[in-house]
Amino acid sequence: MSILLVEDDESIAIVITAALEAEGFTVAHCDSIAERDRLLAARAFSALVTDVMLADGDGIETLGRVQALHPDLPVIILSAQNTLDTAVRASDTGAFEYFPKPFDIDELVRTVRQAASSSGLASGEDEGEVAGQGLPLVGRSPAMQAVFRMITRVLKNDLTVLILGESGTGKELVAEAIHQLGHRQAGPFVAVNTAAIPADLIESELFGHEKGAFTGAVSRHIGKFEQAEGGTLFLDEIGDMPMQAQTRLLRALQSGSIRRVGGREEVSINTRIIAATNKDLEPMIAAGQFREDLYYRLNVVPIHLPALRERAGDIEALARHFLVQAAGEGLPRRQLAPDAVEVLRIQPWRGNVRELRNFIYRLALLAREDVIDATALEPMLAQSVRHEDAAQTGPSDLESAVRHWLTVHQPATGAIYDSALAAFERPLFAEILRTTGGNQLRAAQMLGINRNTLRKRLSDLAIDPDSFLRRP
Ligand SMILES: Nc1ncnc2c1ncn2[C@@H]1O[C@H](COP(=O)(O)OP(=O)(O)OP(=O)(O)O)[C@@H](O)[C@H]1O
Repeated sequence: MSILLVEDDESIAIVITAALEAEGFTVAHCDSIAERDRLLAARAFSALVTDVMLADGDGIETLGRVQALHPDLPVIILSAQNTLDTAVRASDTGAFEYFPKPFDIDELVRTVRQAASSSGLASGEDEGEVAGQGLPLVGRSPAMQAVFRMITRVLKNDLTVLILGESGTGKELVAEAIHQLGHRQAGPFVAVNTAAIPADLIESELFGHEKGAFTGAVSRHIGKFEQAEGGTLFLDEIGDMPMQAQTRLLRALQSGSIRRVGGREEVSINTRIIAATNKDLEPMIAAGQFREDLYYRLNVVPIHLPALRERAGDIEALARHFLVQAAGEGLPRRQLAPDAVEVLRIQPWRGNVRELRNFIYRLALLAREDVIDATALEPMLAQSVRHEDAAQTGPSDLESAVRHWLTVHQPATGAIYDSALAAFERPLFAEILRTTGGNQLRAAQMLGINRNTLRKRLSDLAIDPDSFLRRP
């Protein structure tokens, strides 16, 4: 079988040619679009493998005429411009497969084999407009490339997607991208944070209610399912959904219809469902907190968003993106010096992209120079990031608590340190003991201190661990 390879990077072309020839393919190689068209006109190929950025044009943009002349020719696109936009443009052409560079050569060879033996399989899709231009999903790391590839696979269907990842990794943004680039883009995108709604209201929020369904239901209410008619319903923090609502959600997904709370009528639904969670659902299933059957319903296409620390290669692009975004929102226009980028890259970013974004905005606001270098950045990191484990609490809460405590208690000079630590220890120990249900061994382990030390401190501070015992 004969493959046409269009690639202007000589070394990549050599590697691919060698790998394909080793598998028994014949390879014709050229490095321009003009030469590609000439070769395609001259003879038949089983598959086309093409780069995007070529000296005389764009390998994707010009695919239309190739496909018009050779509708059955499978096309495999290689690209170094690893943006979601390129992935979407590639998938819009109906290309057999899209490989962001760097790629796994064995995987490419496998794909070429599949493509060549199934010529015609992937052709015939619309040529597609250039979608997704300007969609702000930044990231070129291999991990994000895998995410982009999954996104392109669900744009033209309604498969249920479950987005998994820590808080702040961009789950909602991915859901929006799927909606905006997908075939339901003309419909509404309705997002519901199931963790933020009180348990007794969640069913009415999702499914709506009829007038008089319960005290306070003074008029009919249309729920999120019906609001998302024709579009996408994004169920965020699905792991926090109460059991009863899970049962109702499962029923809706199975039957394709809902019933408003207090209503009799079945209303059929036409909504794509995308769910997300930062929880690990499997242990929750084992513990009986999440319905296994619902999990399988939702987890048709899982998309895993890696934590930012697992894709440090994306930090620079994200930071620059947020600086531009901040400037667009009226903040001073700043730039990052290379040494500042290095400092950002090695931070733990436990709050993921959200934490990075918040930090960059603060930086844009507070920096004294337009070009921010490591020396200017480090004190700001020390001030904010280090204490921002719980981004919600924020560093200033703790600082103002300390200030308040000092003002109110006025500890004796020479004893400030000890009294302040004791004051902090008391609520800390109480909180941990509450978590462990009064179990001192667990508490000592969690705190990372010796059990006897804990016992002594509890006694010094007159804290009774038994008062935290969990009673049945
Ligand atoms: N790849 C990305 N490119 C650009 N911005 C991003 C990216 N990922 C996340 N962000 C931004 O980071 C912030 C947090 O993202 P998002 O709200 O989507 O996270 P999440 O995973 O849904 O968080 P949570 O679990 O807390 O709901 C948003 O401002 C979002 O725009």
